[in-house]
Amino acid sequence: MAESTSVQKIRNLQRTNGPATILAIGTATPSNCIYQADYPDYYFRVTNSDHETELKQKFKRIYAEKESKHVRIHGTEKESLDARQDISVVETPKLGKEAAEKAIKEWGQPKSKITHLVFCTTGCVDMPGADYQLIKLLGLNPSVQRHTVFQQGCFAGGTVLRLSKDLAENNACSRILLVCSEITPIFFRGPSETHLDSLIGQALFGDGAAAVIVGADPNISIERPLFQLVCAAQTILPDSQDAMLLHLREVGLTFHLSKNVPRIISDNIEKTLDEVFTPIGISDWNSLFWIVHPGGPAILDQVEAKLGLEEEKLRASRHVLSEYGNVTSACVLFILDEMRKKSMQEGKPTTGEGLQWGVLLGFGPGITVETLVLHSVHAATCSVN
Ligand SMILES: CC(=O)CC(=O)SCCNC(=O)CCNC(=O)[C@H](O)C(C)(C)COP(=O)(O)OP(=O)(O)OC[C@H]1O[C@@H](n2cnc3c(N)ncnc32)[C@H](O)[C@@H]1OP(=O)(O)O
Repeated sequence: MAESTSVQKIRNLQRTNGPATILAIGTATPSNCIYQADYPDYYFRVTNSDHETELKQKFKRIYAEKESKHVRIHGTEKESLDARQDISVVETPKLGKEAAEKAIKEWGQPKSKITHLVFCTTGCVDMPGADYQLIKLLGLNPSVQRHTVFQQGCFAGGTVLRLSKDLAENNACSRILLVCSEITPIFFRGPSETHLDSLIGQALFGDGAAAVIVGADPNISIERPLFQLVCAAQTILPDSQDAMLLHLREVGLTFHLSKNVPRIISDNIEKTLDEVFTPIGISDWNSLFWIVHPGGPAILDQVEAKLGLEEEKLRASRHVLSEYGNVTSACVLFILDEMRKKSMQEGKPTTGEGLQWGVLLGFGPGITVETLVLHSVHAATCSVN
C-alpha cells in the first residue's frame, strides 16, 4: 500500500497542471529564392528539358500565381543521388539550426534549459541523423532527450506538436525544442510525360525550417505563451491508401499524387473536426482561427467550400503557400508564426486573430490527418520580436 502511494506521488510530481504551450516560434528559409513566375524557365533549363515545350506549358498552368515565391536549395537532375544526399545531410540540420536559434532567442532562456529535442524531416536520410547534428551545431547538452519523426511527409507538423504536448505534460519543468527542417534535393527530378503528378510536386514544394519551444506551466515573469495545445488526434482517411505515395528509388524519392486528394480531404473534414470539437461543444467553424496545411491551393479551396468558411479564415495558410511554397511538415508552424505576428500587428486581442479557439490540420500520405485544438493567448501576455 505504502509502495503504491509513493509511486502515485512520484507520478503526480512528473505531471504538469496546465496544458503544453508554445512559448516561441522561429523560421528560416534558404537565401536562394526563385519566383514562381521564373521557376518554369529555371526548372526546364537545369534539367536539360527545354525541348519539352508542351510539358513546360503544363508546368506553367499548374501553379501560376505570379507573385508566389518558391524557395529551394538547388539540386539538379544531372547530379547523382549521392551528390543530392550530400546537400541534404549538411543543409537539413543547418537550416534547422537557423530556425532554432531564432526560437531560442525569442524564448529568451538559456539553451541549457532545453530538456528534449523533437526533430522532423522528410527527405534527410543519414545516421547519426540530422537531429544529432543539430544538437552539435546548437551546442545543446548531450543528454537532451531526442525523438525524431522521419519520412512521414506533410502531416508530421501536427505529429510533432502532438508528441511535444505529451512530452511536456508528462515531464514537469521540461522545455522542448521542436524543429521541422525540410529541404527537397531528394525529390528533385526532371519532367516526365509518363509521371505528370511528379510535376505537381516540383511546382509546389519549397524548402524551409521552423522551430518552436514547447513547455507547460510557463513562468510568465520570464516566458511568453503564444498558443496552448488543448487536444490532439490522428486519423487515416477511408479509401485513401493510393492517393499520395512517395517511393525511394535510385533517382531519389518519387512523388505520386491522385487528383482526388482535395476531394478526399474535404469529404472527410467535417467528421474529423466533429471528433475533436464535439466534446468541447464547438460546431460553428467560423468561430475558430484556422491553420491548415496548404498542400496545394485546391485543398484550401475545397476545405473552405465544404465548411462554408468565411474568405479570410484561410488567409494565413494561403499566405504561407504563396510566400514559401509547400514546405512539408514546417508549413503549419510557418502559419502559426504568421498568424500570431499579424494578430499583434493589427492590434487583435489574442494571438489567434482575436479569437479564443482554433484548429491546426496536417495532411499527408495515408491519407493521414493530424488535428490539434489550439487556444490562443491574450495579447497582453505575449509579445513579438
Ligand atoms: C507530401 C506530403 O506529405 C503532403 C502534401 O502536401 S502533398 C501535396 C498535396 N497537394 C495536392 O494534392 C495538390 C492539390 N491540387 C491543387 O492544389 C491544384 O489542382 C494544382 C495546384 C495542382 C493545380 O491547380 P490549378 O492551377 O488551378 O490548375 P488545374 O487546372 O487544376 O491543373 C493544372 C493541370 O495540372 C493537372 N493536374 C492537377 N492535379 C494533378 C495530379 N494530381 N496529377 C496529374 N496532373 C494533375 C490538371 O489536370 C491540369 O492539366 P491540364 O492543364 O493539362 O488540363
